[in-house]
Amino acid sequence: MIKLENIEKYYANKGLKNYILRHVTTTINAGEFVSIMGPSGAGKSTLLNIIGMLEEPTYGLYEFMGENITQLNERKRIELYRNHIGFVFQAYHLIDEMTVAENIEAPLLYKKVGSAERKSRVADMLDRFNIVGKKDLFPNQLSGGQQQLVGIARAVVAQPAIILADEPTGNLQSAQALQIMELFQTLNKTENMTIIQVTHSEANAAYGSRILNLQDGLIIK
Ligand SMILES: Nc1ncnc2c1ncn2[C@@H]1O[C@H](COP(=O)(O)OP(=O)(O)OP(=O)(O)O)[C@@H](O)[C@H]1O
Repeated sequence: MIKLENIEKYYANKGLKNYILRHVTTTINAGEFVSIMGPSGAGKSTLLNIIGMLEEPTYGLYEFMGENITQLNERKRIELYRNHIGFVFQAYHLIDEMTVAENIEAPLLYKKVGSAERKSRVADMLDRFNIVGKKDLFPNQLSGGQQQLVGIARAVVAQPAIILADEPTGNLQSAQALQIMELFQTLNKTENMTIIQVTHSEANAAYGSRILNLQDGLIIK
């Protein structure tokens, strides 16, 4: 599903190249649940953002579902992103002015899903994530764990092939973190959803099937 070959990322600073990622080569198959780990500044978020098409590598080949991403134009990349990728952020990134139901519905509007189908899918998500009672509340009326459930519901509602999560439990208490990890595991096991998460937590990584260890921009294991 994902093929990275010799991915490099650097920022030029006063004529010097400041490397963030070096020679990153790996393949991630459909149905895997991969955790990217490593010290702060190792390049984990940068790698996840490249996989999620939010950033471009400086060099290297990136193939996503058979498409050569590095050669696609912006419009095609956005289309691929909308159709296949669900992103979950540490700080939730919900839209404050929208209710829980409206936040979850938003990706379906971008995908031009019809009104009846939207309502039914949003109702299904609310039900599945046990947040029916919260549907008319705004994000600031929810706990962090509840906001992240909404964040995940929003990522999942468009039925993506892959979920990318950057420290999804970084702002949560351990009981809430456990709930989120169990949810990821269920999505992975029962719906064969591919998941890639960045985490500092060994306990979170244990929910996955493989660990990619990054150090100074290199995969070390
Ligand atoms: N726009 C930029 N310009 C210059 N350097 C950058 C830029 N964006 C990121 N970096 C640098 O890239 C390095 C890797 O950042 P990244 O966020 O990928 O690390 P990380 O492993 O996710 O770290 P953390 O665990 O602390 O979130 C950092 O040293 C950061 O300062």
